[in-house]
Amino acid sequence: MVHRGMRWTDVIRLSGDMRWTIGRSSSNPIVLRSAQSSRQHAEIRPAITPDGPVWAIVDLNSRNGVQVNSRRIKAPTVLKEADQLQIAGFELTFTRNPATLTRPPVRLPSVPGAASPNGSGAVDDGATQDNLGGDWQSDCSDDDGDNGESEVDVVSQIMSSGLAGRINREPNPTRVENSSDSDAVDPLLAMAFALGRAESIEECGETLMQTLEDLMPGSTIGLYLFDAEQKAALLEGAGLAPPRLVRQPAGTRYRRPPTPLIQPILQPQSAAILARNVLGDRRLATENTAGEIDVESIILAPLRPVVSERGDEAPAERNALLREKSLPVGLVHVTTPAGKPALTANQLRNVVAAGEIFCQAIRSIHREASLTRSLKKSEAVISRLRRQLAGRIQILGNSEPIRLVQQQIAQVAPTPSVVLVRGESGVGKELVASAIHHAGPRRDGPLVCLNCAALSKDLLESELFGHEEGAFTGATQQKRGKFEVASGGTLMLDEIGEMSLDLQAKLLRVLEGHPFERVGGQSPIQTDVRVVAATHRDLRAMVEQKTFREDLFYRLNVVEILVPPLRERGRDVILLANHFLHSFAESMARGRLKFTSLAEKKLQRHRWPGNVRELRNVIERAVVMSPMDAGGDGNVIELDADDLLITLVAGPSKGNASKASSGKVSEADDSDDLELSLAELEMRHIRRVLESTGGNKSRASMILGIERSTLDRKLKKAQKD
Ligand SMILES: Nc1ncnc2c1ncn2[C@@H]1O[C@H](COP(=O)(O)OP(=O)(O)OP(=O)(O)O)[C@@H](O)[C@H]1O
Repeated sequence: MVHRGMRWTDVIRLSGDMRWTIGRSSSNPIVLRSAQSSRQHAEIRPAITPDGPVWAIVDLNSRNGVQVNSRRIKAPTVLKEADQLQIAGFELTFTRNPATLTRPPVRLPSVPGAASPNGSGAVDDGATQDNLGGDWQSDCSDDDGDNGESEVDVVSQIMSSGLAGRINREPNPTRVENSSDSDAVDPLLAMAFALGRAESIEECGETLMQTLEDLMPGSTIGLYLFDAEQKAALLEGAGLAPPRLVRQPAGTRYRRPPTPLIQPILQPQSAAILARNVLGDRRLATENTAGEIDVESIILAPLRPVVSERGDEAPAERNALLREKSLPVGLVHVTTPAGKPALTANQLRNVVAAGEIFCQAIRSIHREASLTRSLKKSEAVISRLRRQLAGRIQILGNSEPIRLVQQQIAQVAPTPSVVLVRGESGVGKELVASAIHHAGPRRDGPLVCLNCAALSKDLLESELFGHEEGAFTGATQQKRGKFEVASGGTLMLDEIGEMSLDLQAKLLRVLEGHPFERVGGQSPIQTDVRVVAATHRDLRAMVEQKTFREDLFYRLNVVEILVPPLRERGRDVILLANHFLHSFAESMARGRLKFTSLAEKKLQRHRWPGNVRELRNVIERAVVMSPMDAGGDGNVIELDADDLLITLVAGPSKGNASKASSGKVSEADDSDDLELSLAELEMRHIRRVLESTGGNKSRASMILGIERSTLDRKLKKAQKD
């Protein structure tokens, strides 16, 4: 094996009585393209010793000498298994063992005082060489001479790593190549382009085979691709399954490589090999039906994707990468029949390069397939969640006014009309908009909500219509507006009554089907959006006061849905309260909870200025404060009126505006608590919190938001009183 650096190696099979001269001249069977090499530098020749036939190396009076295991030889020297030769800057290894052929070359550390490659300072103490003039030391007698094929095999091997990028840039140091090889880059380029377009592994395989045929006309070619099962079987010593694809020119028949050659090539980091002069060698080729080995040369190349490590992978990820790197995903096997020209080292490099390009292509296809699979899974999950969501988005309630809302939703949802949803704060206007979206034909498109009250005029304009980069200070990049984002779906404009008159004009144009421009932009953008607007304001009154555009009002008010306040929904309060109770109890794992009749009475009597939002908060707080172990024994825990902390009313509402503005506690209606002083009410709450923490005062003081010392003080005071 002739190594050049760690990259690739040419190994030449020695056989017969021939003398294998090594040198710069291309008339040598082993050519070393180096100025350090003499024209005829050295010779490997067969010899007979008392222990049997051997191979020996002779320095042919070269200028720079020959070293065996880093010692310069002065006489013919018998070669032993794994001897390392240094000739003219090249490293050569002598081996009889085909299993070593696929291993990367191992460099010997240089021996102090050994000759340098250019021969200067050559030293030979003559102590370690077996040489033909001295006693025979037949170190090679234990080698595989049992089948009578003890000649050294000469094979080329290439480390398959990133070679594609360097293809045809490295000169071939050991052989004068066939001139037709110089065109090889064209089939490789053509293959790279074709693989870029390929959509299946089969297509990639056919492309690779076509390229290999072009690169090595007249050869038989087998392509093997291993799935996980085949890989495992192979590593356990099973034979090769039939090749995935085969090319056999007329008059030839493809035969699988022999098992001894397969095992080493399946090992981690194995290199591709080229064996020439194979005729009659059962270790390198499989016999034909007549029992003969009629093969001139072979190439066996593992297919292994080049995995570039980023260096920042987690250890597990790195190990997976290394495993992936070490196991071949397949094999390319090429043979030339006896009597035909042998395969060349350049062809070997081209096979390896083609294999690498092929591996990258199939990896992309695998990745794409796995991405498509996970995309499909995600889409299925999304549509399941959408269906679940649509099922959950139900406007709960059996009261007359809410039934009317449900009916209106069912009527408008399938249409493209603009809808105006009106109602007090927290009645469920956004829920209504969401129900319209999910019950309509746009349900698979986006639902985008924008609160017009939350933003300044300029920001709202840019949120609605987007902006171009540099449109204003801070517009560091282009941004799509909600009208673009919601395309194909629904845009809910909450608190539309708070929009400035300028923007109202711009909005009207879009609602009338005109295109719009992003802020600072010129290009018109057309969008396909259904608009649902919502407000707690009386837009009609605003129109009269000239604070809302009349034309926009009529454009928005195509269909109006008025969501009633909770206080007008009768028993719906209890229905909703129970709905929230069960869903919070479930999400907080609080077991089975129910309201006492007193609690229900309290819920029903309250005016609910904050509407459903307020009700939801009251129930959520009651569930949070309910005992942690509720339901552990399967018993139903009852929530009493005391557990429902209905607190300060913030903001006016029609029904209880007077109470709200006077800042009174909203449960002023709740006669149960009317007799209690604030101190008593506080102590009741403290006791309940303490109960819920199992008497843990530190946790109770945290929940209550007071210092532990304050809690102690209050408890002491209560005891005294
Ligand atoms: N009928 C209902 N069934 C179930 N939940 C409801 C119902 N109505 C309202 N809710 C709940 O009440 C809360 C407030 O609802 P939503 O945000 O839709 O009200 P809104 O009228 O849009 O409020 P705002 O005026 O503040 O925008 C939400 O948590 C919503 O899920």
